[in-house]
Amino acid sequence: MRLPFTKMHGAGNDFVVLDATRAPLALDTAQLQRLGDRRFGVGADQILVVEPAPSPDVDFGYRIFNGASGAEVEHCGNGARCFVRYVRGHGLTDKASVRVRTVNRVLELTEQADGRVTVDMGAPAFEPSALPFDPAGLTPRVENGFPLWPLAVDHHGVEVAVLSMGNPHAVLWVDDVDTAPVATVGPAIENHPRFARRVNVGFLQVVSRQRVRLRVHERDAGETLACGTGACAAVVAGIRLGWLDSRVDAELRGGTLTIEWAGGAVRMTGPAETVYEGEIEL
Ligand SMILES: N[C@H](CCC[C@H](N)C(=O)O)C(=O)O
Repeated sequence: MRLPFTKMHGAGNDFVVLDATRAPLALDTAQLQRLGDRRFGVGADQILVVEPAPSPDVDFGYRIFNGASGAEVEHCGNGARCFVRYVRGHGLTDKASVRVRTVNRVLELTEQADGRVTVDMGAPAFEPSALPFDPAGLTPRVENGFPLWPLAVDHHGVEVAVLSMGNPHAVLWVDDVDTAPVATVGPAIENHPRFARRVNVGFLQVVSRQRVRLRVHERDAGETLACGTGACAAVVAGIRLGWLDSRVDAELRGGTLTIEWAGGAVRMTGPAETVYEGEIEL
């Protein structure tokens, strides 16, 4: 099958975007992995699928698959910004603001006059069962009323905040992201048995109350140049701990995202770029 696609990125987190609004796309895991493969296919951290509205309260369905595994996941923040750029650029809507339904939440995506995109990412969930995370037998250290959980990782202990943005996140703090053990501690926490559906792992450096630096080892993808839900999770954790104000610029390797949270839904603003249009024989 010849499959048209659009290659896009949000702050260096890259995507293959597919249009399933005119005809359903039934791609199997091997085909999704081929799209994600950087040598045998197109190459992307995630595959994003634009679907017709599954309910009258939204404009589109939004499905996300990790490129390496082909596994469907619950949310992709950088992808959401590219989603609205895609549907407006491909004539699927003329709205500047669209509502989309993922497997477990509704998002609102708004293209700003300066070309950046703001996403209402929905509210974070803090109960361990939302990830899921198994805290059995652990005693958290509570800071500012927010639990930090001790985990044994590679023969040393780390403390993580855990929260869901629809997808699961663990956040730990480092003095300098450039020297953070992302390549070793990242996979160790991603695959820790207390996370039954594994987890995305954020390494957060607090620069000031309005600025952080962040690296993310993503579930199923390894370290990406940016992670939108990871930036939201890390900033929300920092705000809950009393270390950050309600509007924070998060500097990731591929670009900067602005995260706002005062309780309720998280708002994320950042770039969305189209790289090229293509076709692949699957
Ligand atoms: N790897 C993530 C999905 C992509 C999230 C990230 N690319 C974003 O921008 O939020 C997971 O398995 O939950």
